[in-house]
Amino acid sequence: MYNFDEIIDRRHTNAMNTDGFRNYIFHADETMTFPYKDEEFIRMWVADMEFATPDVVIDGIKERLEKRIFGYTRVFENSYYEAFANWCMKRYGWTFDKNQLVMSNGIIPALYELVDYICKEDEKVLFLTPSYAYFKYAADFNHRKSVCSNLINEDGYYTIDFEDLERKAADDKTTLFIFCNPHNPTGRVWKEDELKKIGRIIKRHQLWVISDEIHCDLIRLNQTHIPLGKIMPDYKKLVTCMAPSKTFNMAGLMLSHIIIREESLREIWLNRHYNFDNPLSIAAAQAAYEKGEIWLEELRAYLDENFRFTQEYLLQNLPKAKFKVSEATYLAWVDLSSYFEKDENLSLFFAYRAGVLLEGGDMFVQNSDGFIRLNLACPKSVLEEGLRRICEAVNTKHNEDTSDQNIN
Ligand SMILES: Cc1ncc(COP(=O)(O)O)c(C/N=C2\CONC2=O)c1O
Repeated sequence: MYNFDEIIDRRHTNAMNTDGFRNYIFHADETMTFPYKDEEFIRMWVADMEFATPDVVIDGIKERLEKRIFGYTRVFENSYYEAFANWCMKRYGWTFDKNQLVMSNGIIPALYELVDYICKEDEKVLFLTPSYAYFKYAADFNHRKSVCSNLINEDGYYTIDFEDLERKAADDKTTLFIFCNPHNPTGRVWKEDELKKIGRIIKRHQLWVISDEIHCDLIRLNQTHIPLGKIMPDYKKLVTCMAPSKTFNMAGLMLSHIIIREESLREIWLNRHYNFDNPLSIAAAQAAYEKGEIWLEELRAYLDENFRFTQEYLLQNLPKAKFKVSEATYLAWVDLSSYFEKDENLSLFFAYRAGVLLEGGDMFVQNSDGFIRLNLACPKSVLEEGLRRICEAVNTKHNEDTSDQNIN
């Protein structure tokens, strides 16, 4: 029913994806040049999708446009809460009280605020690594120390080092655990037994926990997401973050759900946060949750095929690469450490040598050397060209390195 093969021109839309890469990836300005024109790059970096936002979302926005007044707005209508709460109940068998729901323009700004509200100045923020860098930035911005617990890489499948995590959680100065569920960039969907172990550690050490579940709708067809709130139904010091932004490719509409159980923290949020929202974003999100399921299921099937294709392509063309299909997200986490030195700037290599924009291991805090992260949420034809260029560039380099070794 939906055409995910369609290539949509995103130029001149002020998109980070097309216009923000020099600054975000390379900390450079527009003067940075490459042997490719901007429009010649295959863009596999920032986590938004090359697919049209669902028609039902666009129709929801159009319907609100026809009301023609866009004054100060926040979520008052019960129908909005019911749309999102019903979505959570239907898909995850979990929901929450309406009064626990607050809105944020994004999960990143929510993390920045919550670290400040939760952690005292000499307290620390704990998270699993490799990690989405903004977990560290949220601590840095608030001058709180970060404590990292490295995941264990068992031949491409990542597991939690519970002994290490418990040891770090036991530090009285570590008061907040930012938990990525599902996990970016490894793509893990944490299973019930893992979540129960996490829950016991959190409870034993009375940690505050922010469960960032932004990727929870984008899981492989054979996977099931379990909200941490379902594992810890009575734990008050839990904040759950979810959003339609990743699921329905509407991150630019800047609307996220922050579910705060603890009343005192919620009060701080409501007193200090700017509690107004964009009326078009509210309409878009409500339409997505009420009518977006068919689109989402077709998207998930398309993404599963892109992952299958990627695994097959890498096996055939880059035999020393290690890659396991992500259980969640549309992000492929590929181990190229057999081809590169530990300190190689992989983003720079692939931008110059392949015309592919991607995020390299050094962008995920630690425990990520030699890895690249590929955004597979694009038409298959684009994915195939990106993989072709990546494999050609790596194999050419490998041959150059081998011939250099033979000469020396
Ligand atoms: C775990 C996680 N939390 C929060 C966010 C951002 O939430 P927002 O502020 O947009 O509501 C992202 C987006 N991840 C991105 C965005 O680009 N590259 C990534 O890895 C994410 O992966």
